[in-house]
Amino acid sequence: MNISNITAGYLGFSLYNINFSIEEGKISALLGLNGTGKTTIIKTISGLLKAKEGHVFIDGKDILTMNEKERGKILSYVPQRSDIVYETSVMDVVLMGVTPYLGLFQTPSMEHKVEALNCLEKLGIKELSDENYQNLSEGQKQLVLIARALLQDGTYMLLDEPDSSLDLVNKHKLMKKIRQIIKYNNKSALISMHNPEYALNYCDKILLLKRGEISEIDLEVEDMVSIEKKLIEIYGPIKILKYDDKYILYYNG
Ligand SMILES: Nc1ncnc2c1ncn2[C@@H]1O[C@H](COP(=O)(O)OP(=O)(O)OP(=O)(O)O)[C@@H](O)[C@H]1O
Repeated sequence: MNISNITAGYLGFSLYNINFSIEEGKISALLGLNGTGKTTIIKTISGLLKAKEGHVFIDGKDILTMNEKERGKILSYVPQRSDIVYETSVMDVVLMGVTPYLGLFQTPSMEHKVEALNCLEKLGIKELSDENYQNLSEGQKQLVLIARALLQDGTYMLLDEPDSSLDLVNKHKLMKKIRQIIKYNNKSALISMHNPEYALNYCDKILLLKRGEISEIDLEVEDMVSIEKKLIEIYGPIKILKYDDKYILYYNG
């Protein structure tokens, strides 16, 4: 996926000429301080926020010109916060994931329901399937929205801080699961997040957003000195260590 010269934003906030690519089979983390525009970028790529200029190309096709259903088969978007405000079951929320594949007046099949249960099981919340979605905790809601995205099965997963309400164990489980799914199915992901440690340990590439510009860290190629130097430009005095093949990052201010 090539994001080409995107200008996006709102009255009072704009990002200009954003360019980057998300490679097949790779997980890219989008990092940046509060208010720098991570959500703006993800919403624009997903088509939820109309780009003021620019294109998002996949195999030469501009996905911003596609209708919602076409785009839904390619992109699975997980919002930062749940936008569902009415009473509905967890199962029905997950089944929204098949909407791009249904014809007019067609409803989800038994097969879809079995697949929806599988997605809930992958995230360890199968037992919640009959619960009222509104009665769940924020972290549980977040996992349900991720299950919906898994069922939607887009080639590209766009996740906006998917771990923000999760406990420590679920944060790691989720990142591990996303990595497994992306690698096993040769999909791609763009995940905005705040903790660079998760980006270092679970992603292939980091996109750093600062003052409207994106710079990249290729985690498969760059050494720790180079990675640390680039992260310091965003976060200030941080230190990265490696222990047991895992990155550990601490703030040294
Ligand atoms: N609906 C909106 N209308 C107008 N301005 C908005 C709207 N949503 C966000 N903004 C502004 O756009 C800028 C970027 O916001 P955005 O949510 O993209 O940042 P972010 O990097 O995702 O932040 P955070 O890490 O805090 O979630 C902010 O200055 C914000 O005030």
